[in-house]
Amino acid sequence: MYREEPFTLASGKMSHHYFNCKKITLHPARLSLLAAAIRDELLPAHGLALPKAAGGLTLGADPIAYAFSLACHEKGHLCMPVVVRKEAKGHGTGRQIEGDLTDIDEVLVFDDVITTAGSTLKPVAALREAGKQVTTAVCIVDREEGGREALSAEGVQLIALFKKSDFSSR
Ligand SMILES: O=P(O)(O)OC[C@H]1O[C@H](OP(=O)(O)OP(=O)(O)O)[C@H](O)[C@@H]1O
Ligand SMILES: O=C(O)c1cc(=O)[nH]c(=O)[nH]1
Repeated sequence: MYREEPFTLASGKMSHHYFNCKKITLHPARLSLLAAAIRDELLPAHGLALPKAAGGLTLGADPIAYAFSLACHEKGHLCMPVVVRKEAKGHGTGRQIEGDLTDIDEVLVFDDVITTAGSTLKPVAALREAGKQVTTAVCIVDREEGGREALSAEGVQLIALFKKSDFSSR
């Protein structure tokens, strides 16, 4: 989406372009196709096996994690969905990470869009703090604004379905 009046992004950056991936992740047919593409094409193309757990920062990653978990279930593979809250709950369990990660060493991290990767690095840090390995992040759109490099600096490879330059040279 292009707008003359710039959008304010999660990082505080301003941009005339905005990729609203909720149009994919909050639409059943599109979300289902996305999950199958990650399962059948994206991960195999990078030599990656189906993970035992996958998810990321709420809200962007949540529908992807649920749909991917169900897509794995269809193939008889157990992949636990993981939700990482922006902050730990201030009541109840006080948890920041939701999902049963018993006996799971590694978590695949999702995001819908990556700009600076500041949002993606939050669940990476929380999961590592909880003793889990994170080596790979998968997103729908990489805006090519430093996110890949920021993740790489933390030892996380980024696999993107699309790049901003696939759509526009501006
Ligand atoms: O790479 P970054 O610079 O961190 O920007 C990308 C993040 O921005 C959006 O999240 P937003 O904070 O708008 O939240 P939402 O997904 O919960 O709506 C998007 O879902 C990514 O998580
Ligand atoms: O950086 C962001 O906040 C951002 C950019 C974008 O194109 N789409 C989005 O949902 N968030």
